[in-house]
Amino acid sequence: MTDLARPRRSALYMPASNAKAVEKARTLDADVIILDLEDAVAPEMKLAAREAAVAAVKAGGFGPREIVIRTNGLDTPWGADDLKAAAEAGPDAVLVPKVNDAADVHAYEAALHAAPLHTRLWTMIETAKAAFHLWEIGEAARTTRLSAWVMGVNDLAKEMRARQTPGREAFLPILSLAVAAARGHGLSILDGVHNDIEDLTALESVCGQAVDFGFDGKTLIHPKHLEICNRAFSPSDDEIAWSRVVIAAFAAPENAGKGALRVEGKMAERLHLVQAERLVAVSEAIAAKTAG
Ligand SMILES: CC(C)(COP(=O)(O)OP(=O)(O)OC[C@H]1O[C@@H](n2cnc3c(N)ncnc32)[C@H](O)[C@@H]1OP(=O)(O)O)[C@@H](O)C(=O)NCCC(=O)NCCSC(=O)C[C@H](O)C(=O)O
Ligand SMILES: [Mg+2]
Repeated sequence: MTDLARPRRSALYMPASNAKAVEKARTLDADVIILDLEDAVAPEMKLAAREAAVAAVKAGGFGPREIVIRTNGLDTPWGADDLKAAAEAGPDAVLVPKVNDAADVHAYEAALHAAPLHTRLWTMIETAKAAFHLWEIGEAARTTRLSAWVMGVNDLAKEMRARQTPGREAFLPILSLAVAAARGHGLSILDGVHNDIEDLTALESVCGQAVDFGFDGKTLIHPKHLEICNRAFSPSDDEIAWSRVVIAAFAAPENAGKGALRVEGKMAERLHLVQAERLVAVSEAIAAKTAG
């Protein structure tokens, strides 16, 4: 499975200091588990959370779920030691907060020098400055472990002094530009969290919006959000069926060498073939996960 076909429909945060939540995570239907050392952890719990995150990664037992440690920033009293500990633990990825520009990516890359090669660098996109450096932050992926972005809409709202309305109007430009910049550099990109634990109707709506925007998945703060989110980001039966029809049409001998076809009354070009192949690859990866 290529990294870009890997299902990352749901990424559940939890404070690494919450042993019960971390234990529960081993059985939850989340594609990604994010052990947080940053905003979900009070200053007096930072060291205990770091130790717990390292112990959890080393103990394993998360099955097919990707396991990610979110560290504190290098500009905090905990950041450097968090990154050192995370590098030694060797999770699937280390997620770093409040990256502003490419120089920040390179600083985090340097701090992860001792990490095993499989440990990727993921960065939060959640500062006003980052909004104006998206392309160069993405470009840093060419020479670093950077492979994914995670939107931090709470921090963006705080910095912009914007309201988090149901339609997320204040954030639409940055959400859209971040997806475009991520795709321009071959990065995965996950949407921000939905803060209202109980309003599942609103969750369904923002998940649909994120799918429309092209996000790979969404970060979450509560297990109650997993089912809706996984469903929203899974290709539907209709989409899978249509993709298979497009793939079959281009594979037919009579269509060899053709760039555009009429398929069931619609135009299909080779770019649609690429989309169809990716959608089928993702759906097969999800099916394999469900079966395993
Ligand atoms: C938000 C919470 C503090 C709510 O906690 P609580 O009210 O105690 O939850 P429940 O009683 O409903 O919990 C029911 C059971 O589910 C387990 N649980 C709850 N949340 C999680 C979780 N995130 N992962 C795993 N398991 C979880 C409870 O343990 C209960 O289990 P049981 O007793 O066996 O029934 C809490 O949900 C929470 O801490 N959520 C995560 C908060 C977090 O990590 N925040 C940081 C990331 S968000 C962010 O910073 C985004 C970004 O940076 C930005 O800027 O936007
Ligand atoms: Mg944040």
